[in-house]
Amino acid sequence: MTTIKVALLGFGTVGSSVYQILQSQQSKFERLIGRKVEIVGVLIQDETKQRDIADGILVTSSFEELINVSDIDVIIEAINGIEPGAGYLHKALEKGVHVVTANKELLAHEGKSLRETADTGNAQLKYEAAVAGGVPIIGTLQQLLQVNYISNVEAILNGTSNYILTEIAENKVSFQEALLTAQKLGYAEADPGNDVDGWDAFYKLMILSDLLLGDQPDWTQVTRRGIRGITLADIQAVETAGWRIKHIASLQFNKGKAQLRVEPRAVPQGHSLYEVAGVDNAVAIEGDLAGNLKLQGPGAGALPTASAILEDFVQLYKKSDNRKPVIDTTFSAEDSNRLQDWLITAPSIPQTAAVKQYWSGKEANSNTYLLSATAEELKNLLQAGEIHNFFRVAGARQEISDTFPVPI
Ligand SMILES: NC(=O)C1=CN([C@@H]2O[C@H](COP(=O)(O)OP(=O)(O)OC[C@H]3O[C@@H](n4cnc5c(N)ncnc54)[C@H](OP(=O)(O)O)[C@@H]3O)[C@@H](O)[C@H]2O)C=CC1
Ligand SMILES: N[C@@H](CC=O)C(=O)O
Repeated sequence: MTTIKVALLGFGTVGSSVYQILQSQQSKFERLIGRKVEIVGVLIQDETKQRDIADGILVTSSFEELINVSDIDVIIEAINGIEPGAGYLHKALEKGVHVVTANKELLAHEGKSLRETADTGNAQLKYEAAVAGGVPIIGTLQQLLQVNYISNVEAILNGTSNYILTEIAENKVSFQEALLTAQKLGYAEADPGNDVDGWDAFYKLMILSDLLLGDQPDWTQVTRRGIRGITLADIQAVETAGWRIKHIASLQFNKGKAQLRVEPRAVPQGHSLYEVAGVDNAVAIEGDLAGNLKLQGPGAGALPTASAILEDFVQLYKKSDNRKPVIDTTFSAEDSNRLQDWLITAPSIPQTAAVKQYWSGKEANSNTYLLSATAEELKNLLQAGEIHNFFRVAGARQEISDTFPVPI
């Protein structure tokens, strides 16, 4: 069995997370790909920094040294800015080395020419992590929505901005404080001006434009506003009127022409982006056949970004369309004697149940109770006519934590 040799460009928030997952879950990748995966080298800038990298892996600040180290099959790129990354990726693709990148600034500027180099070198260029972090929007558009004509995209594409707006609104922290926390959490760009001035969302929108329209508009014709200058007073005033401020990137058609914008917008209650909070990103798309779809999830941070990168990596070597399980699972039957949380509707408090909360109903006969009980007890109460109905409370994750399987 031949080994897939991987080189990492960058060992910061994203690169180090990819490294840790690849190193610690080797059997998972072997199972998915059918081949061993080995990290052979890591490119960094500052050779004096202490890093937790295994002996035997080349750590260098010289790309030439890295690319000549051995027959590298894949480069995973997670460094900042356009250069020197663009030059490195062209060289790799020319040599037939596949590239997985998270670098949206580089892709927005160089995506077209990198794709051409990839074609020449018969290599693949993948970039799921470059748009919306852990949200698989690129793969969805490339693979699952080809027949649909996508006429509208409205999206929250910068996790840092959404996090800052949420923190100001919910916890009344200052803009600077919220930005500092976003930086500590690994959400922000090396230059956070890219986040708060709208550039990061702009680059991501240009990548989507390339993908959906095969081209980008003249950048000077695209409205770009960031969130800098938005105050708690602004947010509260808008919320009092029943709206929220969200930083939105959009691609919409107006009289047959595509119009792209990146700006803070007032979003009404009920809008698909109204509830998107914290570091989450969301992409709402309108397909002529599928209708309105929305993908939402963490848009920045080490693990979600590494997730997108590694899903791309596995796609490079996917042999079949069958999803292979990455965990050994056993199935359990319903335990009807286990205490769980339920919402019940009933005329009065059932004698046997421990009630946690109560809402009086509009009809005298129908109150709602949140209680802890077993499924068996509730079935008996229903049969005895003491309650109208019962509903397990959704999303109680702790119910499965004790049996949650560990990855193989
Ligand atoms: N953080 C996130 O949530 C996400 C980030 N991204 C993108 O991923 C990329 C990396 O982000 P992140 O990990 O947060 O950034 P960090 O600043 O944490 O890490 C950057 C890494 O790149 C290395 N590096 C920078 N410049 C060079 C250079 N000229 N030559 C060699 N190595 C270099 C740095 O080296 P050294 O360690 O020596 O300083 C560092 O290891 C960026 O393009 C970013 O936009 C994409 C999605 C999400
Ligand atoms: N700085 C970016 C990181 C992910 O792309 C963001 O906050 O969204």
